[in-house]
Amino acid sequence: MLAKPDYLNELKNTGDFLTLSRNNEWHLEASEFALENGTRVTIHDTGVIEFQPRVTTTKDVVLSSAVHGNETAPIEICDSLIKQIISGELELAQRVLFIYGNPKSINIGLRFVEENLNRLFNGHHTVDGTPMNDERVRAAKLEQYVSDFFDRGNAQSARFHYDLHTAIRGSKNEKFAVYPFLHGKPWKKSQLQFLLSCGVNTVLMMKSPATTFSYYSSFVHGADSFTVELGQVKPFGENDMTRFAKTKQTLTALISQNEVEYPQFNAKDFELFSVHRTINRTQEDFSFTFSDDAENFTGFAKGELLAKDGDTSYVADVEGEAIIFPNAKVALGQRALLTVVPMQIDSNFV
Ligand SMILES: O=C(O)CCC(=O)N[C@@H](CCC(=O)O)C(=O)O
Ligand SMILES: [Zn+2]
Repeated sequence: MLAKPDYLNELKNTGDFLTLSRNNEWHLEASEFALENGTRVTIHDTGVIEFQPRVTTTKDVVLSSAVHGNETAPIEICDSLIKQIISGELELAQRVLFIYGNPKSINIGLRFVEENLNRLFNGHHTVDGTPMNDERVRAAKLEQYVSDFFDRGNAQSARFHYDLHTAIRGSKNEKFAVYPFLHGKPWKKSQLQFLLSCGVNTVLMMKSPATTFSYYSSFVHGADSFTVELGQVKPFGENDMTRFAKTKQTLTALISQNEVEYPQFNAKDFELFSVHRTINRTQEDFSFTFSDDAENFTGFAKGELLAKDGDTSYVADVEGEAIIFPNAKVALGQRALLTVVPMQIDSNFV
């Protein structure tokens, strides 16, 4: 039996788990209670809240936001869903774990505090000879919460994790998802249909393991898992929430219905890209040739210079090689740029 901490009455009345998490940046006493409709609510920690409906469920769904604290639109979507669930307005049919990844970084309005949380998953939080910090400790705990959540689900339940982000730059394709490397397993058309229903018609297929939250859930727990980029970073209050309506509706249907029907798959509805290469920053002297407002998915002609890393020049080596997530200010050793090339649906999709 968990303790009944002081915050519980207010949480039951307001449903405001976001403010509670922001007021307790790195730790919150665990607790639990039941809603009138029988759903069990478990607060595991700051930013980590689980809902278990009374009915038999078939899906275990993790919805994370604020892995980067300044990416506010996904936080607003999750805040609204959590409030609707706690008030009883939205009745769940599936188990859901909501995660605000880095509450302190929300408060300071920055991507991270000391270190990019989304480079610390899949065990990278704990490395011999590297001192722990708050983000490393948080990454280790988040992995454990996700593990425990999936472990406690029905053995037959399908597992999902949508890690919701917004991108630093504008994007030619406003919404897009990163499909983590599946180690040869096929990509799922049903997941593309889910993403399309969210308003996401563009998907990037990764070709190697990563240290991201979505790769962790995919690789370790076999979840259908994605990093989903829903637009461009904006401060709280500046998001046009109408641009996220389809995403919110689709997530609502996912967690409140037994089965969701999506339209029939049609390859023409999608723009798919395969990751061509990852360029890491290894030198202090690192720069791009394109401007700070060049958008994601901008393509370059074969032979054009893309970036300089000390004495190394990176030149587009295929026609139309397009840039994703360029960031010249990342820590040394980290990804400064992904490049992608278009791909077609092939036999590796089921
Ligand atoms: O716009 C940017 O430069 C970064 C947006 C962002 O946070 N993207 C994620 C992608 C994670 C993945 O590759 O699955 C990140 O960089 O962590
Ligand atoms: Zn992000």
